[in-house]
Amino acid sequence: MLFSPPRTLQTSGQSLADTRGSDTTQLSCCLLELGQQQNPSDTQSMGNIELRTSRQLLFTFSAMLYRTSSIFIHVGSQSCPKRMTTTRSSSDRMAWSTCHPLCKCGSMYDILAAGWRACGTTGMMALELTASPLPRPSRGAGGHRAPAPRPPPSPPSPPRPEPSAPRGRPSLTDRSSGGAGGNRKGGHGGRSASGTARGGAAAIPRGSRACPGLPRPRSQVMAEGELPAVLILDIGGTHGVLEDLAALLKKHFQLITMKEFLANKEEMSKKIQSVFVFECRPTINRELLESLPNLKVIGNSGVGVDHLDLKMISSFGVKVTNTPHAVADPTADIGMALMLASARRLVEGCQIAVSPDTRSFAVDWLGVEVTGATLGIIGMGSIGYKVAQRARAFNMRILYHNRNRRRKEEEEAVGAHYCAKMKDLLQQSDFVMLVVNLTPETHKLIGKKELGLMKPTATLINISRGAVVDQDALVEALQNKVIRAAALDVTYPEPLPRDHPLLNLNNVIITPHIGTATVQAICMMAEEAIANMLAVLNGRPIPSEVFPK
Ligand SMILES: O=CC(=O)O
Repeated sequence: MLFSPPRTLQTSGQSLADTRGSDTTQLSCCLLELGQQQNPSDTQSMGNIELRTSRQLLFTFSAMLYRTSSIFIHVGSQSCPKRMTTTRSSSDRMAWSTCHPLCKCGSMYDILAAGWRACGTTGMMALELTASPLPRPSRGAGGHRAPAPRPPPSPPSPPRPEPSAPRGRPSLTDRSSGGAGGNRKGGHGGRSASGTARGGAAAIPRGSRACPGLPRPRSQVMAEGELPAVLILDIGGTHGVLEDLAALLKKHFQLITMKEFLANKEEMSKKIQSVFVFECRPTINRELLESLPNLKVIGNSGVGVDHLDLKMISSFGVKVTNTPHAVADPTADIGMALMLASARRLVEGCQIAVSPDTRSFAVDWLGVEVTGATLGIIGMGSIGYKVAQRARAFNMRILYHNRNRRRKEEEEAVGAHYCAKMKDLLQQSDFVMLVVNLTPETHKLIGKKELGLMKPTATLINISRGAVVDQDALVEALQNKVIRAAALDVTYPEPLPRDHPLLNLNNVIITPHIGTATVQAICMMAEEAIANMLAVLNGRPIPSEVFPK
């Protein structure tokens, strides 16, 4: 049963590496469309995506889409490229998804790449994605539809903690490696920022929509053939959207900068249907919302939405989306980097090594070891979990505290032990890492009392939001050696006033909120935000919607 006409993504003469990003976006769009076509009124839906070369059929992707925004994908009988996700599926079928909670291996790119490699395909070949609906599904466990004849595993009913992650500070300096697309090796997937992969033929012709076959958002505010309008603060400059990202947005949207909007409010206000929030800008306030009568969606680049008043936005009938998938790996990486740097006093060590005053290296200048130590993770969402995966490779004993306990298999996969009481985690951990969202409940979660529970040899690492820690209490604890050290990617405010006491302590490392400040991450965040905004505008299932509490 094929769609008529089948959606085809054709990339001639490109290696897979050249098609990254475009494939990812297209694949997800195809899946979403299939979901809609197959089962428009239900919460779950599914479809097949075939990956072909001009010579052979490589893969069939079976996908189930859930309103929870999980996309579960089967890839024939291939195993997960990173062997990180085993699901409840039978042994000859592995499944993994692009997102929390089952996603342990990252992105669709991993899946495509795995398929590519598994078929022994190398070099330049034509690649084709064809979308078709699955055979009529039967009801799976829990009411989820399962594709016949062999259904993918039913999704668990997992806790869905959404950890916060630092805002990514964009830096697209490495243009030599493919500009915004960069060269992300393996892992989380290096999605090219644009469908026009550098040097290669575009998977999507310039100026056309990312998803062939996807209807454009229907709206009275758009003339025939017009792209939907998105408001951004600016392009370039100190706070504007990076130019590479703007180019990516332009493939799908007509960009309107704040300046253009203010200069021609009457016309622009009617056109704007979406706002792309990059680095917390533009500020979304009541005044702006009142002046945008056709606004449908605010696509936040990044996972943390504490800068958005969700209730107020929702009262205008506007949806908010975020980008949890793009941020998870780089943020977990920065958590590990801070833990290692603090334990081994890396920053101090560098200073000693390069100081003009250094004559010899002191033998009693010592750090502590991460390997074999106990790590307490507070907030075990997708970022926290990825920290645990990494910590496992350091032979760490892993404790975690979370609103909801993870499934047993998930705990076992990383060797994590649940602490129902945060107190127990604080008392036992050598390193305590904060990976929670900033909410009224987590505001100043770690204060004097909590710091007092920690070991005097322990280190606090914060990769969530500054306000999760009572900073005055932290200063006091560090000055009085209540704890050994702190490593902070986030503070309150950012940056700290230059005379802030935290800046003068030698047992603190502070980085400038760089959890997602990688070439790859900001592109992936933009891609994710675009997919979200298009989904809203097209009236399709939204991959990552954030709801007001
Ligand atoms: O801070 C980063 C994010 O919220 O993604």
